[in-house]
Amino acid sequence: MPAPSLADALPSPFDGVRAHMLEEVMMVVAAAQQLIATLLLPSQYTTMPGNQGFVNAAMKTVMAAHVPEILREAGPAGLSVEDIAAKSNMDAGKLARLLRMLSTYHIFKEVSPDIFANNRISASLDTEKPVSEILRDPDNKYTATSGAAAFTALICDTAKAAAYIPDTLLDPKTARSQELTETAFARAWGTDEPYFKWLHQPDNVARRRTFDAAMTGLGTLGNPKEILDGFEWGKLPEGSVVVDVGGDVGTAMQVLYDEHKHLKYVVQDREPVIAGAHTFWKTHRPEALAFNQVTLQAHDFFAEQPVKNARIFFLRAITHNWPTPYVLRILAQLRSAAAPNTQLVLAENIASYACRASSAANGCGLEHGGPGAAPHEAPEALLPNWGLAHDFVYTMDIWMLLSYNAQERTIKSFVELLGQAGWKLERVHRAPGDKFPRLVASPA
Ligand SMILES: C[S@@+](CC[C@H](N)C(=O)[O-])C[C@H]1O[C@@H](n2cnc3c(N)ncnc32)[C@H](O)[C@@H]1O
Repeated sequence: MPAPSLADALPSPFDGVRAHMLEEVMMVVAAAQQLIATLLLPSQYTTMPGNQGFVNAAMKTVMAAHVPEILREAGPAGLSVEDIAAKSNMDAGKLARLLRMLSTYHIFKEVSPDIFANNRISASLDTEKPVSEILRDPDNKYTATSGAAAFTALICDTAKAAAYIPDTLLDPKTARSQELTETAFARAWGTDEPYFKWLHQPDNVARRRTFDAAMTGLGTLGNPKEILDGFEWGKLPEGSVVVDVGGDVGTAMQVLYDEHKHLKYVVQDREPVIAGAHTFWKTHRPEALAFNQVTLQAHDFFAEQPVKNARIFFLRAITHNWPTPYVLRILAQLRSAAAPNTQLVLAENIASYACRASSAANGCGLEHGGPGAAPHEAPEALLPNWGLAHDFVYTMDIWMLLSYNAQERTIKSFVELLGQAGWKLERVHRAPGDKFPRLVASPA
């Protein structure tokens, strides 16, 4: 197979097989980053995180100016920066500098002086919609797309709040806060509302729709079927009830439903989300609602849990959205509603330490989580947590911090958290490349 090219805007055949050689890819990426850190002057290397702020700002600007879409319509020969700037109402000289810096980071390609084209990476920022359609309805630019570009747009937007992390963490008034309103995000935008309330303000319509599309994009980054592994769903008795708490429209339950028809499913979320869930199931699996195999239920997970006969409470990407005192309230409601045989399955990112698991001093021991708790480490000489090849969990962690005072957790903090809410962690399942490893707990 030819090596994937950074010059073409077309997908590479490599994209199709990449998932089957994930470990080799991760090894090369981690090693490449380690070589950069080794070979640059330390003082050069430390300027790189600062530079990434500039890259981020450039990317946000060109995406807001629809440059990836303009360049798709221009084709592989590219377009002069004057023509791109005319279409996006920008200064050509300034736009050229943004595009040249991004091309230096392999995002876009300068085909000849001041002529730019998409490459494989900038093409991933493309919504694939006609520019005319985007200009007609800019609030819905990312609606009904794969969500991949929306996810990057959301990250770029979030970077503004990231700039306020030092002010927030060094101010004694907010340094130790576990409140949803005392965050870098609130400081950046001058709001005293929690993130999601702010997001639903009328002047944030475009941002909210980008967020919704980005969540779809997030789902496509990993393997949505990974939840089938790590728990023996097939061995649960006929008619066992699985409750997806904060399940959004129920995409996780759809995967389980397709595979395990002997179970009954309840998808719970906030009222407006459940309204959308009805449309989702009626469109994709109408028979599931008709035969009462799937129930959709508006429920606030801070209130008393109405399902008292659950065999499984399933939560995916929920605990990472909330500061610890709030997560304890959610888990305690589930514990109060649990029967002796109820199990809790959390599908969450797990933050590995940046040291070897054998280093007891860093608390990375099997004793904290049982089988599966040990992370799949990179071989010696590389950082055990795979460095840049696995930075997603750490960048998400800081994202959760700045938006909600929330966090991604280590196994050790999951054990403590679950213990405080009356649950005992029994086992952990994480396979290489898993997006949301599964943690299985029982009433303590
Ligand atoms: C990150 S999403 C995860 C969605 C889903 N579990 C998944 O993995 O696709 C968080 C979900 O929590 C829901 N949520 C937020 N606050 C809630 C509350 N108080 N009660 C119930 N659900 C809530 C949101 O509506 C959203 O669907």
